[in-house]
Amino acid sequence: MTVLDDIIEGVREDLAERRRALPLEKVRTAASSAPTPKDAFAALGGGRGGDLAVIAEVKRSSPSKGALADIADPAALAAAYERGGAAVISVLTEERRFGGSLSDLDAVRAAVALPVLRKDFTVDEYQIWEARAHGADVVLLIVAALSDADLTSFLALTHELGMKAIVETHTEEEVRRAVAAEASIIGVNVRNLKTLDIDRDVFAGLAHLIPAGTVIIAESGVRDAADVADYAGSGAHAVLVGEALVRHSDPAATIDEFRRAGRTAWQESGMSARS
Ligand SMILES: O=P(O)(O)OC[C@@H](O)[C@@H](O)c1c[nH]c2ccccc12
Repeated sequence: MTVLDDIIEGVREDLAERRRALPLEKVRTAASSAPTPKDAFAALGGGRGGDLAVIAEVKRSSPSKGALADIADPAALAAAYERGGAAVISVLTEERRFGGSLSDLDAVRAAVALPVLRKDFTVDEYQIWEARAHGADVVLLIVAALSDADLTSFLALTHELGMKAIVETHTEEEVRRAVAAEASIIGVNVRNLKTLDIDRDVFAGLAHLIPAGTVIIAESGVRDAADVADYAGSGAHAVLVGEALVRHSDPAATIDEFRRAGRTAWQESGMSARS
């Protein structure tokens, strides 16, 4: 059994409990009165390149590193991210391994005007309705956790609800599946969710397979501005950063620094810039 299988087992158990407490019908009603979704595709630059967007994550802990930060006030952290120039705020809602919750999502949603990503292991349509009911604008669809049929129908539901999906990949095969499903935002997670190993070179190895016009996100492993510059130089339109921001004493300044590093790298790689 891989780490991913193990996480998903817990996610399914927690989901069954929430569904018992609040049937889908009720969640759908809540979703219909949620504020209109904000366009995350546009916020991430629309796949045009030339600049770098930062997706800043509210992340309390992770299965690979344990506790990362004692985030007493997720709303204040998200507001700092917004001040620093983040394009999208990511909120982990998985509880067992990442210490997240839907209350974190609610708190962040109320605190910022930016698009908000509900970051979880989506394995059931219930979670997509739930994300919308809690005001999320984007959901995460991890290709490694989904059949092609689920990937396609989950993407369709996400779009029906006016949201966008970040379709997460880690291998060439997964990128091909994401492209075949017509994903408009594709993330390359350099962390293998089956083993939790990080390999930053995975990004450059896969980014060039993603068609122009798609928003390309480099996920995980950003330690500093040099890592951001590397990802941007290999074609990232956005970076998704958790640990480096939650551990920093000045997350807003760090985001600003990352954006500058990314912009410079894009300018320097002018030859290879996608249009
Ligand atoms: O803390 P990091 O290394 O900056 O990583 C952030 C983000 O990429 C990571 O949290 C992540 C990427 N894909 C995921 C899927 C589920 C849970 C978490 C993740």
